[in-house]
Amino acid sequence: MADTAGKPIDCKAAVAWGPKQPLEVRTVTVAPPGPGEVRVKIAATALCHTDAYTLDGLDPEGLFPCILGHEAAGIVESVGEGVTSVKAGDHVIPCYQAYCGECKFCKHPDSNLCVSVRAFTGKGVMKSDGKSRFTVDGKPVFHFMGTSTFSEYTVVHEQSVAKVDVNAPLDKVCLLGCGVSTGWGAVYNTAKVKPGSSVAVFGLGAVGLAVIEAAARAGASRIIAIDLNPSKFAAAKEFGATACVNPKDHDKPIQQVIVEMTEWGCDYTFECIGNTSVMRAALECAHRGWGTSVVIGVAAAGQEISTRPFQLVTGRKWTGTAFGGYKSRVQVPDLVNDYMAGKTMLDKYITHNMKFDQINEAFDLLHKGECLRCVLTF
Ligand SMILES: NC(=O)C1=CN([C@@H]2O[C@H](COP(=O)(O)OP(=O)(O)OC[C@H]3O[C@@H](n4cnc5c(N)ncnc54)[C@H](O)[C@@H]3O)[C@@H](O)[C@H]2O)C=CC1
Ligand SMILES: N[C@@H](CCC(=O)N[C@@H](CSC=O)C(=O)NCC(=O)O)C(=O)O
Repeated sequence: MADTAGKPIDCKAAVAWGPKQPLEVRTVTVAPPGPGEVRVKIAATALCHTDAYTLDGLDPEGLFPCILGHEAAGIVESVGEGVTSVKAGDHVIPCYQAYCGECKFCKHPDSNLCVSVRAFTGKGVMKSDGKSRFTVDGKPVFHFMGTSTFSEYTVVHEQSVAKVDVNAPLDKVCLLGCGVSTGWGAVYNTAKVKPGSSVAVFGLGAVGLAVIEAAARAGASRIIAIDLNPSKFAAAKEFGATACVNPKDHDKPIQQVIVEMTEWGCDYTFECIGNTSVMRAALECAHRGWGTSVVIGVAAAGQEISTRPFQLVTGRKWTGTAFGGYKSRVQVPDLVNDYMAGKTMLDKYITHNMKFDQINEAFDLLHKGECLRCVLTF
């Protein structure tokens, strides 16, 4: 039992005071975990585009002031009343996609959309009392996605924390909390890519590259990587792309380019950007008759997708994925074990390692497109 158990902890955190404002690294007070909650000492946290999207004020659930961050790994400092699945000292990955094992969605074999705490994580508070565990100068600061990993300590629901191998390097497996897992799961769980099939991947950030890695591992015979930034193509080929296309090099819609390259389109297409026009393009270059298009990208609040109904009438399927369809607390440990067994390329997604105090510089790198994943340590 940590000697801090049951007591508030003053620690370093990056506070998002408002949309488009730089994060302020400062002292935050983290209250002890309540019933059904776990306080985690964060060892490493990475930045995902979704953090940037929320900081830009594009997330309808983005509440300020808050502590962002949802891709991390750490060690349990203490647990609240009734917690049985983890204990102090356990190595864990916070999971923004919770898993209770009891709700209708957890019990359904084809869904990971647990609802046990979702109504509360969307409001930046904890389920047991509807309050935040973070305060700055006595004033509450909202949680984010039920994880808030841009802090030396955070408090999460028990449903939102996966226990992982104590020997796993936390500054590497932190990536499994979001983007890379999502790309892999979109291929394996959502699309169920078959050997010999054709795939198109729009957007070559960490998520898109993870789709490519998984599609190659699933035996896809053609993997077309699409991005506006040609500097992304070398990595795409390293991860398994068989062709790279820059829409800027063509004077026709990108979906027409892909259909002409593949005769009728690709068996599977993936949008890994968050751009509703690209989502349409990805659907419309899915193969006539049977193509499946998977939306992974997160679009800004209020944005909608559209296409001609004829695209669906002629057999294309349009779907999406949250966290790659992984049932988090059950399957994240397996992803860690796969990494430990050398089965995945996780290290290659880490392009920068920086100190936590450099978090605003890390966001600049993400915005410049010079970074796949930047891992921050304290
Ligand atoms: N559904 C889910 O569970 C998850 C969704 N996401 C979302 O996935 C998306 C990708 O995340 P990251 O890889 O971290 O983003 P990123 O910003 O690192 O990568 C996006 C890539 O798309 C490219 N791009 C931008 N506009 C384009 C266009 N019009 N055509 C072609 N390429 C274009 C950029 O050059 C960049 O390489 C984001 O929207 C993020 O919020 C991320 C994690 C989980
Ligand atoms: N709060 C946003 C939701 C944006 C979104 O789609 N989030 C993804 C994860 S993105 C991680 O980097 C997701 O899995 N959503 C499922 C969920 O339950 O939020 C909005 O309201 O649009």
